[in-house]
Amino acid sequence: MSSRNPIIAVTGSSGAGTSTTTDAFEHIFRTLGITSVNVEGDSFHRFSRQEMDLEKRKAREDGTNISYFGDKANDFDALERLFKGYSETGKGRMRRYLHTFDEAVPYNQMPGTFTPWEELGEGTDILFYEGLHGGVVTEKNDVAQYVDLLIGMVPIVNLEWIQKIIRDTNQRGHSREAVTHSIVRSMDDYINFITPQFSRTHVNFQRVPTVDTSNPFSAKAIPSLDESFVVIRFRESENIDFPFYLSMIDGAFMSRVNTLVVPGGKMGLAMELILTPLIKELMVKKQQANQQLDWMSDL
Ligand SMILES: Nc1ncnc2c1ncn2[C@@H]1O[C@H](COP(=O)(O)OP(=O)(O)O)[C@@H](O)[C@H]1O
Ligand SMILES: O=C(COP(=O)(O)O)[C@H](O)[C@H](O)COP(=O)(O)O
Repeated sequence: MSSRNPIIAVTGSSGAGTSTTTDAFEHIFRTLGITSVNVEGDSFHRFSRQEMDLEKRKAREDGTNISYFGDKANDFDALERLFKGYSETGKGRMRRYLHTFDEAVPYNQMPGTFTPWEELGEGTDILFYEGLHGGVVTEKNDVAQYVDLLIGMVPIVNLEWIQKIIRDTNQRGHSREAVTHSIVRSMDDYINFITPQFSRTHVNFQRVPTVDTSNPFSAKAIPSLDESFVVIRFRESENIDFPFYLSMIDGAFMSRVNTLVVPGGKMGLAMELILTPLIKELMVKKQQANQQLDWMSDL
């Protein structure tokens, strides 16, 4: 963790809504006049889509498994190096994994490929990560240690699978069967790499539908915000102003001493009310750290 070069990470499974959440964070950054550098977790995949198809075929032949959720298909060393380097210097290297034609055409590349690595960070206030592994810890890596604010996007799994199936079929050109197989193939890595992160997060946002999602593999549409509630869990609740949130968010209630529940339609408001003061606090600490450094360099 670094006061001078803070890192915010939004972590969640594939289809959880981490990319969508970026809009909410960018709105807060604009409001606070913060310059962020945005890093997509998929850029730390080890393989292009074509190479990954080959790796999946090899895994099937030798009776093993590989998924986008685990360390076989993701370079956690590179991710930890980025977080460590940015926290120390405010600089690093990033690239993008291009999922769709819309994303790929501006780079004159095909979907499923990586853009070249590029330098990042010069003149930025915050590194903002969204992806699968913002809080990952393994025997070899500890990415979470460098994150100043770790947020979990964790819809209940039936809803998460519906969101992934609808998106991957409509926007990424995958068949419903291929996405379903991807979900099944990912289960071991989901348990070993993805879900442990949500016990480390400062805040989890868990969208829970109020409509039937019993068979996610037959769903034709994603339940809307108004067809859901959002369960918001705070890791440390001592300094959280719950009375303020309850007064500001119509329909909000407490389900536990550290858990606020809001109507799905109030998710955006709740995120802004909750995250803005946390991000402001990071910026105050950043300013204090830089003032202290300036003072010491004048000695
Ligand atoms: N709060 C939400 N309400 C409705 N749909 C959502 C919500 N969050 C995400 N989605 C939809 O779910 C799909 C996956 O979201 P996305 O942000 O791409 O997930 P991720 O980046 O975590 O894989 C997208 O089609 C997106 O529009
Ligand atoms: O599992 C994920 C994580 O990304 P996200 O969190 O955006 O779902 C994607 O499916 C892979 O990046 C491969 O992408 P593709 O299947 O398009 O090759």
